[in-house]
Amino acid sequence: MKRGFLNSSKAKVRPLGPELVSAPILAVEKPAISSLEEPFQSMKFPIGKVEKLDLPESSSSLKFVERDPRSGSMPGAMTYTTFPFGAADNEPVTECFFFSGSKEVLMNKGPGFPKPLVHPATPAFTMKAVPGKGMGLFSTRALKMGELILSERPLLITARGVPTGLIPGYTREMFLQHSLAELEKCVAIAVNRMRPENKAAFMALANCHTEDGSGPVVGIIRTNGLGIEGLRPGATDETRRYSAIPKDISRLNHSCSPNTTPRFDLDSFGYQLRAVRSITAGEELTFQYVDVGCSAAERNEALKPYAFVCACPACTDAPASDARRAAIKAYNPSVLLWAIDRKLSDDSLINECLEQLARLTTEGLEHHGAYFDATKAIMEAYICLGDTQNASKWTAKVHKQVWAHRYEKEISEFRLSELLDPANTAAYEKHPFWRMRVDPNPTTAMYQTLAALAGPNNIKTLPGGQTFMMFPGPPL
Ligand SMILES: C[S@@+](CC[C@H](N)C(=O)[O-])C[C@H]1O[C@@H](n2cnc3c(N)ncnc32)[C@H](O)[C@@H]1O
Repeated sequence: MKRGFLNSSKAKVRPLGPELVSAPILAVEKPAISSLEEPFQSMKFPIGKVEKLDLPESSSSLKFVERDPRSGSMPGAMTYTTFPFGAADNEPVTECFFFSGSKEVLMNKGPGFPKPLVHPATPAFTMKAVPGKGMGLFSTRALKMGELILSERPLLITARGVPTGLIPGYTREMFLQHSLAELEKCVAIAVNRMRPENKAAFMALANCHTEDGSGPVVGIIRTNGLGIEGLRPGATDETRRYSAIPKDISRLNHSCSPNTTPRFDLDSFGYQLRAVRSITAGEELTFQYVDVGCSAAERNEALKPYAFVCACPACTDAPASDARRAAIKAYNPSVLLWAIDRKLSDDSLINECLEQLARLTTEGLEHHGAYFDATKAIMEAYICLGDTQNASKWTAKVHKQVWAHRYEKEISEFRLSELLDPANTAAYEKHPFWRMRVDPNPTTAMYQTLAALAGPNNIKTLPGGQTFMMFPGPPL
């Protein structure tokens, strides 16, 4: 037993029952099957419909053993567990079906984990039917960019596949069907472990896979699941990502110009849904099911598994929208290159980024990483120019984008909170880009900046993902 949570008062509220651990046989010998083109270990199901086949009775390779919930994962076995461990009856819980190792990620977080969910001060959404889309969520009041709409623990977090032994004579299609059936058996157990109200909410979710080989539970997962990473340290294959099924966020319909974005907050073990631009009262809330930075044709191809054709304005006026999205994709601001290239005007980068932001706003893509990049580049350009008034204004815009992937890292690494005050020159002087554009010797300034960023080992990965390796350069 690792940490204090099992000794806490919370842990004593409910008696700890046995927990199930499934032990699929992993070390099964693989007979050669010529029609199985992809390595079966990937357990990746095609994203579209799976042909429904009547399979001969096959013996399942799954073995179930009961284990004490206070124990960690059984090596090589998959674990059913309910999180938070020993939760009180009124605390939101998530049923988990994990590969080994994930339970330990949660056990090792220590006391105080998970933090309570933070909710908006007043309710911000309601659910109602949307013609042609089933149910959907709508705002009940005006919302500002970055505002929290709802927080929730997922009903379920599950592996997307279970290791299944190959069955001699099976074709690829039969094997897929068999794998889906094995997964259905496994996840149905997790669903049956849910509290009655959670199980009812889960089973009431949309399922666009009723006609194919997915079982009822797998169909719901494939319709509503959100990819979630970070619970399997070290895994690089398909098993690194689980599917999470939240109750309310699952009711959001797709838009190629979404006005919200969900983000999983590990500290509270919950999803937070935020507005990515201003939203008026009564507007439908939407998010992107697939990457919407590409063309309408590519988006609708990727959306096929969800069994609808998107009729949002970007899809109905595809040529103009496609051109803008291609321009957005093609532009990647480089503050460093602009800062040292004195042939460029002082405002060229800022103007380019303003154009990029205009394209993103026209397309309704404020949730996109490119929006964060362009906002941050303008903030950094003003820091390069030594203009704290404008830099602080743009820092505030970066600060609003709490949903952004790199938000926390950027805020802490470059101490952006201190830059909200234009008079805090001490903080500005510590920023690696401070006055780089107005320095009399920009090349030296750039090397100094890179050296500072590179640190003692001369290698540094910037928040944007670029890696710098310092070679001996001009004397510093
Ligand atoms: C995750 S559910 C969304 C909530 C769902 N509308 C409900 O009733 O619970 C996904 C399903 O909603 C429908 N849907 C989502 N976005 C849509 C859209 N933009 N147009 C039409 N149908 C949509 C499709 O049937 C899709 O398979």
